[in-house]
Amino acid sequence: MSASVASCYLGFDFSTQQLKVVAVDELLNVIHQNHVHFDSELPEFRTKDGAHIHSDQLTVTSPVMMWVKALDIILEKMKKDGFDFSSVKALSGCGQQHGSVYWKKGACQVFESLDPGKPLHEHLQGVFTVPDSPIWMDSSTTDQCQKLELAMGGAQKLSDITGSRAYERFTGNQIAKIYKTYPDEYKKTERISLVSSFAASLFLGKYAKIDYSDGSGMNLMDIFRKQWALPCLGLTAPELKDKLGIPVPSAAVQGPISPYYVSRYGFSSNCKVVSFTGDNPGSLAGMRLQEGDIAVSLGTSDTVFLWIKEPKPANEGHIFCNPVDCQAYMALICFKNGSLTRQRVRNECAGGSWDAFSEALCCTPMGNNGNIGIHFDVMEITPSAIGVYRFNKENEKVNRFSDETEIRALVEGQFMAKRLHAEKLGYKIIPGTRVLATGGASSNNDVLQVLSDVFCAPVYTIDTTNSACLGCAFRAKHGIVAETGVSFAEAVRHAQEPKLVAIPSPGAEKIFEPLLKRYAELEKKLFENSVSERKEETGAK
Ligand SMILES: Nc1ncnc2c1ncn2[C@@H]1O[C@H](COP(=O)(O)OP(=O)(O)O)[C@@H](O)[C@H]1O
Ligand SMILES: O=C(CO)[C@@H](O)[C@H](O)COP(=O)(O)O
Repeated sequence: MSASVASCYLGFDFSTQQLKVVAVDELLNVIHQNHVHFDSELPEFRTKDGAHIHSDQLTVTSPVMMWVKALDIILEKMKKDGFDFSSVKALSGCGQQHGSVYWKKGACQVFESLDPGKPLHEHLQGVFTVPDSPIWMDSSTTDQCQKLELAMGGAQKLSDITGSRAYERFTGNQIAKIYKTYPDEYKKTERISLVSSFAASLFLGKYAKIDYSDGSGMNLMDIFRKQWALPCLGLTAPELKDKLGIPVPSAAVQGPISPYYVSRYGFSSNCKVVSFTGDNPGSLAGMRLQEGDIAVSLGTSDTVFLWIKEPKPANEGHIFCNPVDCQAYMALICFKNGSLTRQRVRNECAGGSWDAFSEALCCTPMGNNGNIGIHFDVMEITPSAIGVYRFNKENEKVNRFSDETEIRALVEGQFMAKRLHAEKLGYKIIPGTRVLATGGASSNNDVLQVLSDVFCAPVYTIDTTNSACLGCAFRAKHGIVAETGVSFAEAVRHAQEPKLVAIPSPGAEKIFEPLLKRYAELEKKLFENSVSERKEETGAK
């Protein structure tokens, strides 16, 4: 239920497994939360964890109508809970990054005649040229990536402009594949949105513009000039500039809410829609990340991100425009084998119970007696390798561990990878370092204790695991004053400070220093083997 307030702000998150919403009052206290879980509440779309994995095991999509229907459902749930839509001054939101939505020519006109008596999904049948949107879990565009890097003069050259070398899930490479596979549908497309700008469009009743921060995850934008990199557009697909629209600041007000929501739900016609952004940029805002902090998000994907002032794009990781400060940037590393791998091991080794999973972490020693696990159930992003590998303290490969050892090996391995790759990006853990944890698995304090031990640093969380939603509610509040020069930090100064939840156990540093070195060597070998196996498969030299 929600308390009645004079004014409030909404933040939505169209993430991989669910749609979530948070409302905050003027003092940034959370007054309402809700969610729609795709697999269980929209079973007609037959998704598993919010997505469809295709038979090639590389193509991964989500039905775009599932997201539209989820919006109908969440707003109905809020109405049922007595949420007062008339008090919403502004709303914003975010979406899983990199996913793309393809609108048919004329789709925009449908928005002009929405009947408030009908749910949105009834109006939007048939307005998408590609009903199954490629999402971030897709890794089927290696060809497109290789072509883009080659034509741009190499991976580093592409990274110097767009902030990242070519990545399979990045939207430009996905668009290039859509153009090649479905040329007719591409031709019939008048607008291509990211999941974030698609969601904003639903509220605006017109095409929303892509914001700088989420636009950085496309391999198409010059992150320094904050405009499309025309050579990249040209190499991707024809007439792309028109289909993408102009990118805008993440704090920009994109317009008032569509009259449809005013009539159907009682929103004020003055309610502003602030640019939607990516879910990781949304989390950066929600945790009010400061320079020197490191954020670890444990959602469907695991990500690590940092606030940076002087970006140095490299061959690993990504540089995105910062969502709350146009002068700054954020660095991000993404790991595909996050919560879904933890869930798989929980089901196999802990009878499907998080409590039993936690129990295993508590009854095994830090450092796991030298046993190390590397769990890449699906082709990992960082590094690009696949398979499950177990090593004893002599670095010998073993086939299996006991259930408890397996659980600790998984969690320690995942966190050692995060520390290792963050340090490769130049991050240093120094006295005063705060690790800010968020995402579904950050509700598990035993998991966070391992995080603290591996990083040898204190771990903090905020009250909600939905930092992306919260951050977007904060961004909504900031958005309406941003043009007058008010900084994000100033606009959210009343927000609660993160709370300390774990400190490193005595002796953690001594145990993890040598283990981290071993993990780095083992992972490097796996990566090298994976590269040579792929070369053999493709017959490349
Ligand atoms: N107690 C727990 N311990 C560990 N992981 C958990 C726990 N509760 C939920 N999770 C994980 O959280 C994940 C969902 O996280 P969330 O951040 O909501 O994902 P997304 O935003 O990508 O949809 C689930 O897949 C689940 O594995
Ligand atoms: O690909 C990335 C970031 O580059 C992912 O982090 C997606 O943005 C999905 O986010 P979650 O649903 O796992 O939060």
